[in-house]
Amino acid sequence: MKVLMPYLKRYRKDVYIALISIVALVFATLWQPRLLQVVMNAILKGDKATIFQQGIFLIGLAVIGIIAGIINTIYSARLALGVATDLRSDLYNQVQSFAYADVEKFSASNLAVRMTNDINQVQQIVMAGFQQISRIPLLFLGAFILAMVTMPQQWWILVGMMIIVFAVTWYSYQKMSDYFTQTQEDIDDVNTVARENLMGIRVVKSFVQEPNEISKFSKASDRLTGVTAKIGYNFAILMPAYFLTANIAVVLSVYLVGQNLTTHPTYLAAITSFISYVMQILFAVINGGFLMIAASRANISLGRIGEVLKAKPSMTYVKGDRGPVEGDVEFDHVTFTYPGDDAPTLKDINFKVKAGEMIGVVGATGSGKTTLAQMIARLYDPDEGSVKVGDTDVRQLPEKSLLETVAYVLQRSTLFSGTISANLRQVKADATSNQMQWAAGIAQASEFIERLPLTYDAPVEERSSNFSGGQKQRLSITRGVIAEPKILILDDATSALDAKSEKLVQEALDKDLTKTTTIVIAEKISSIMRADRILVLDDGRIVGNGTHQELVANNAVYQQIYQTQKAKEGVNHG
Ligand SMILES: Nc1ncnc2c1ncn2[C@@H]1O[C@H](COP(=O)(O)OP(=O)(O)OP(=O)(O)O)[C@@H](O)[C@H]1O
Repeated sequence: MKVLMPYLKRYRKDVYIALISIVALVFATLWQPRLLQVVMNAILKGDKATIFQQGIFLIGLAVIGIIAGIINTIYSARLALGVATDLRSDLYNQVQSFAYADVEKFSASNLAVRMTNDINQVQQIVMAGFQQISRIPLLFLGAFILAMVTMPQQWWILVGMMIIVFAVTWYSYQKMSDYFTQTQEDIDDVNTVARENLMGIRVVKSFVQEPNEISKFSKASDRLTGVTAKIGYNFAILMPAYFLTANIAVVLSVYLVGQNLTTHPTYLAAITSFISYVMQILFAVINGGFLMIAASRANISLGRIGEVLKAKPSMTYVKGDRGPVEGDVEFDHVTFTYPGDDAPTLKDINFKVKAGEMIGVVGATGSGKTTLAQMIARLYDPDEGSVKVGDTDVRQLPEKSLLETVAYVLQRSTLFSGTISANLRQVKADATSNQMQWAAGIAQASEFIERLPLTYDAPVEERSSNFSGGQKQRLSITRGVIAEPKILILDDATSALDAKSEKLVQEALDKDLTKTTTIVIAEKISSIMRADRILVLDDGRIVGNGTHQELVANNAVYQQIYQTQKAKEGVNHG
């Protein structure tokens, strides 16, 4: 609720109108049986003047009720929509301010559920809330008091009915509240499974994993169905229990009134009115129940939204814009452990790179190469030591300066749906077509782009599904180099290129980006052999730092990787 308040305050006028209209609606609803009672008594007495006059009032009251209902629905809907829109955009902005580690902590699919499903729950409760929340207690209390006034001698029937209704409600909701929390968790699971499956659909198909995936999805979906069905069963018992109680109350009061009707003929009109109030009380209780369910679900959703809104980004940047800094890189006793891991992934890493150098990074899988590269782009901060770029600790660099200095190209970089040029302009807003051609030339992408009917304006589909793996990598490298970064990190970024194209990319980088520091992470030693220096990583430590010749001559880890690869090549070629 605390999360919601500031948002409701922004729509004060809508809140007031919705509340006033609901009071008018409740008044009209409550007063109708009362007037009906007067009209019935007049009919029994044959008092035509009263029948006519009160009949007009009755119609007037119904019209007031209808108009108030319409106004309330319009303003509640406006309010709900406004609050949901504001919450969604605040949530989105907050997620944008998150560090990479924060997104990983929540998980992308979980954040997506919070931005869609959870916001929808809140929108529904705000809408229902302003239609019902004030209506339910008013209607309940009003109907109770008026029923008492109408037939005071039957107070004990009303009180008895209330006690049973509350006892049944309390018992069921106690049981159900756990199910609501469970439902939300199960929705998350279903989303995660569906998302993973659809994102990896190629792998699923190629490894004929459909049956496995279907069974995974069915399990998650069955859990959701199971818990939703349990809520349904509770309701299935709850509703008849309410109606049974109300009907017993009605039958009992009709029976008692029937005994005295000859002596008290006005009881006939009074009992009609009394029954209407009993039904209104029941209506309030049932709607109150539904609202409680929606409210407890929305409360869980609000909690989840609040958690994201309150989360402090784990990384902040200094303000300002220094422009790009020089391309020197220095790791000074850097140690880093991933959040939640026990052992460090990088251990006391020390090295220096001069601007313009080409550095290769090799090591067994899992040795920490990507982690090391991510520290330069400041996706994570070290636990100990410092990472310096252009002689400045990256933690002291404004975000924009760092982005202008470092371009990080991954093995599977994301291209955004739109066009090729739009993707390139995300990095360099004013990129001309000459500059695009120049960058594509380096990445060996010009040839296939220029064969596309729309060349640089060719569409990029969602998840760049209209390009092959090699084409995607070439486009990612094009995007990486277009702004002529001071530091270019290629993290296995040429793995889908054939040896000839890879060589051409490297030669073009040497020729056109002479001032750029290039850090190449590669599985194959052949990709980094010609580097000025090669760093050898082993289990998070640097165990070698030298040229290919030096390392081949005196570094055991490097020799082993080199020999294994040479043997494989021999087998492949042989
Ligand atoms: N986000 C993460 N959270 C926790 N541990 C991680 C995370 N990313 C990587 N690791 C762990 O850190 C270690 C180093 O991973 P990293 O990706 O840096 O290795 P790598 O040398 O680049 O491997 P590869 O050559 O297979 O890409 C691995 O043991 C990995 O399990």
